[in-house]
Amino acid sequence: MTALLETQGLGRRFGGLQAVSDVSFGVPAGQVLGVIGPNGAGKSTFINLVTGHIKPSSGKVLIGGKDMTGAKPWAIAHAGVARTFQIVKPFRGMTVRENVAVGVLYGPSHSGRMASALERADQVLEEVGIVHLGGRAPGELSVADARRLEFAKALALDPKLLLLDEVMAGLRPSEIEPSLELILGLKERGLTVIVVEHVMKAILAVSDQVMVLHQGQILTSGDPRTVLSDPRVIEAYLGKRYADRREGRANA
Ligand SMILES: Nc1ncnc2c1ncn2[C@@H]1O[C@H](COP(=O)(O)OP(=O)(O)OP(=O)(O)O)[C@@H](O)[C@H]1O
Repeated sequence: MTALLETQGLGRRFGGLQAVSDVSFGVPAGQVLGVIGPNGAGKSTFINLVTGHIKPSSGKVLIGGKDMTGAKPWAIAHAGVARTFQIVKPFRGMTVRENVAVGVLYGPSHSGRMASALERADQVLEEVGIVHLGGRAPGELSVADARRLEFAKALALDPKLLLLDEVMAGLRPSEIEPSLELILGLKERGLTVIVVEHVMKAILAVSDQVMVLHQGQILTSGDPRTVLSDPRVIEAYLGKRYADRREGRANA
């Protein structure tokens, strides 16, 4: 099966720092990939490389088998890739509904008519559960609802591949559950999703496979339960002493 997204030897240097190094990975269409790793591991840089927000220093990005290495963000969006940002960035002078409609207008298959864009915006807002807030200003939204708006803006582009950069950060457990259901619903209707997240419960609940980045490189990847119980992964997150103690207990 052709991967919807494939990276080959992808790398990015910032001066003397190798933020992402030699990442070769494929995500089959319709799968959810969880990307985890400690702070500074290179997760956001990986997303930025895939979406064209930064250019790679080495390697390739293929989308649907097509080489999109170094393409501009709008060209990658037109190839069917949408993303959320860690720091939410709504257009402040517009309502929630208008914010999403702008995304619809930028989508590859839209007619360009505002009335139908607003109609589609309402459908997307309904899907993420905040259609009742469509007339509000983005600044009035709670943290959880602002993240839903960010989600909606990405979905408005009608993507094949959706990259979610820590959409659950700072949410309460009761607010996380609807986000998980939303991601699983998107998967059900065939979307391919990459979820960058520190919330392990969320990673376990939605991922078909997990890739662990550490110091810019793939530490390991595979089935979520196996990966999350790998002593190297625990060590990368919590330090060697903790991993050794845990290993000792498991072998006792
Ligand atoms: N534009 C930049 N210029 C210089 N260094 C950068 C830049 N962007 C990221 N870095 C560095 O690259 C490394 C990887 O950062 P990145 O933000 O990709 O990590 P991350 O895994 O997303 O971390 P977090 O979980 O904290 O969001 C870090 O050391 C970071 O300081």
